[in-house]
Amino acid sequence: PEPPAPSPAGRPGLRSHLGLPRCQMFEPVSCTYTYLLGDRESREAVLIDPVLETAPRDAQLVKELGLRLLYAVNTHCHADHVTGSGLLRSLLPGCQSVISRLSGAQADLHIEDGDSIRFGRFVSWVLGPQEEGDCTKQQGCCAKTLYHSVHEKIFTLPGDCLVYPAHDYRGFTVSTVEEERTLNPRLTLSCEEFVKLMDNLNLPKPQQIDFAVPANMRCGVQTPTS
Ligand SMILES: N[C@@H](CCC(=O)N[C@@H](CCS)C(=O)NCC(=O)O)C(=O)O
Ligand SMILES: [Fe+2]
Repeated sequence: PEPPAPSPAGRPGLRSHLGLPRCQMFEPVSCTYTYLLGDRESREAVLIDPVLETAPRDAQLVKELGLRLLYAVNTHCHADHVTGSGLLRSLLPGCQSVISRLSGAQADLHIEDGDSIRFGRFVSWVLGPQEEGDCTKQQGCCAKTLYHSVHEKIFTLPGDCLVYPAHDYRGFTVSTVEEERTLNPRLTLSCEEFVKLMDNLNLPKPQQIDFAVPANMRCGVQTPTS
């Protein structure tokens, strides 16, 4: 039988996306965006970068849309918020936590460069030579690797491919590969200039880093099975 149609009540943004249920959600303290992607036919879904405080909201949305969450994926071992992936495993049985093996963090599933995550008819995830996703110097990310990874993996995608941020502190919600390739003030630099700039950002320490990183090494709130 056909699974129940998602309830559109109060969610006009989702009603227009029933072909592929997808949703960009926001956590205002860390300015983190969490993304829900789902397959309308199989009802299988993935959640990218859930935050602990908003995990109950995300779980509720998954249920309302009649989706089955297969994976709660962390793009990296975040320093600025505690992940919601551990809590989501409890709230939505069958959901597995996922992170890059190179992060060293615990998870149900570790992924590496070239691995795919499948949900319904869709396949997602591109990883660089090291951990990619949303990554900064504050977590030991190598700027040179980041530069080459973005140029060789992201910038070889079609120009009109949409690019969604992991964070945005100025209110932007989406751009395109072409826009980033031609207008991003850092990514239009040479590799040498980019590395120099990133090595001299001197960002203040993220407020949650001292408890967020140790917690995120364990999926946020609980120890997963593997
Ligand atoms: N005030 C926030 C700052 C968190 C922070 O450092 N964010 C990074 C990205 C984290 S994945 C960032 O802002 N990078 C900016 C850049 O120019 O690269 C806090 O205390 O959490
Ligand atoms: Fe972050």
